[in-house]
Amino acid sequence: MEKTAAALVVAAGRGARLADPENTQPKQYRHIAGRPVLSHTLDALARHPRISVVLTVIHPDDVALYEAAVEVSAPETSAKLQPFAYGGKTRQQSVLEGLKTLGETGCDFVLIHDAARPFVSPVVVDAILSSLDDGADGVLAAVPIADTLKKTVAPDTPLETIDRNGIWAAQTPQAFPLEKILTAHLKAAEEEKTEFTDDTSLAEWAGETVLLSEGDPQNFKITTARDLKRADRQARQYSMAIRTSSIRPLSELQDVRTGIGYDVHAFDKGDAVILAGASIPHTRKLKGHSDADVVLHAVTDATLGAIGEGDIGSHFPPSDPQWKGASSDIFQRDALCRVNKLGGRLAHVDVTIVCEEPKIGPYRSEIRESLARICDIPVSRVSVKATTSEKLGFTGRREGIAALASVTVRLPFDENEQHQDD
Ligand SMILES: Nc1ccn([C@@H]2O[C@H](COP(=O)(O)OP(=O)(O)OP(=O)(O)O)[C@@H](O)[C@H]2O)c(=O)n1
Ligand SMILES: C[C@](O)(CO)[C@H](O)COP(=O)(O)O
Repeated sequence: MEKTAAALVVAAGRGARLADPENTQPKQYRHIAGRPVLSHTLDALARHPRISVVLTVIHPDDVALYEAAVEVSAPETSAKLQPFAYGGKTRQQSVLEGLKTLGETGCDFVLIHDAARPFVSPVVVDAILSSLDDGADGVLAAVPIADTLKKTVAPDTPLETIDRNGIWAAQTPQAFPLEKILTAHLKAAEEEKTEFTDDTSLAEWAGETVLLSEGDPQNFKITTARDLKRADRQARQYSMAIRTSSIRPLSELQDVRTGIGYDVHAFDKGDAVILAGASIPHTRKLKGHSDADVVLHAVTDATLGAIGEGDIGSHFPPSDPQWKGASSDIFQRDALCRVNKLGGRLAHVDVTIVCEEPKIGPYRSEIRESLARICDIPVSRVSVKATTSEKLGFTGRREGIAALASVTVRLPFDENEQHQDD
């Protein structure tokens, strides 16, 4: 019989190395591609078919942040998620708390994973599980070191070059038979061995043989502010693949809904306007609290309208300083997550841009492709049209740009839904 596997996600750290005076949230709750790092990590693990249980260990101060992250995770993640456990002062203590809780689930294997590594792939998990299936006591995802290694005791003392042959950088997941690693952790706690920064070093100390498994350079840990920026870029590129692997085919989604959206922004001094994430050169820019992307704002309102979840202002109030200068694809990706959470998909977007200037024709393809990328749908399901208002009104007077959007969403048919005429 196939052995069962649980994922233990450690998320109780404070992220001191990512000190950001403007945002003091721990790194696992900072947003990448419009949602918390932790929600990406949980989805990445939960979508693996062999992982049937996911437990997160959190800091007592982070309950609200944790709940918000779970809220925007995929529906299948919630189905596998256990009630959270509280972590400890060190990573080692947090893992032990999680293992104790998981001990009660009776799972055969546990994959211990950093919340701060949101890009763990199914390929990495497959390889680890196959090694455990073959009887390994412990398996470590790791990548070879690409750079020449140097050692020095202080910056002004002579350098020593270290032979990098056989040297690997440890990642997570680090996976074990659950009972074995729980016993090893309890033994370390009992003997007050508290210095382990990862679980395979603890397992080695306990006398277990740990095997290497090919990790993935993309599965990096967010440690510094620079890592967070890199993760944001990477998550935006990944979002299509991640969603596609966990969503239902459009043909199965029979409940078709439509939403409309409308937005206006005035011109200001500048040299480009942002339309659906594309920067269009112009003699002026659009004025707004965020990047004033009038097209994305209309599309986001239409998406929210289709699922009856308010409007852009109710989720991202202009009074909130964190959205100042924000790139508006964040808003649309958040609306898409809400559609995904209902088990649905966005099926079509139609936009009309109303302005005398800039001329949209030369940039129509660029705007359409950018909108398709942000909405995670093929370009053939996106339409971008433009018109003038015949020199009438504020658009006619070249005071700004208006955009109208219509979005079609397909949802699973809910047979239990009550209709008034039923
Ligand atoms: N007491 C702790 C410390 C760390 N972690 C988790 O362990 C993972 C890897 O640790 P690290 O990158 O060192 O995270 P932090 O301790 O948060 O970061 P820093 O060392 O910069 O404070 C993170 O997902 C972190 O949340 C934890 O659950 N409990
Ligand atoms: C577990 C880990 O992510 C493996 O690389 C790492 O050891 C966490 O601790 P660190 O202090 O950030 O190295």
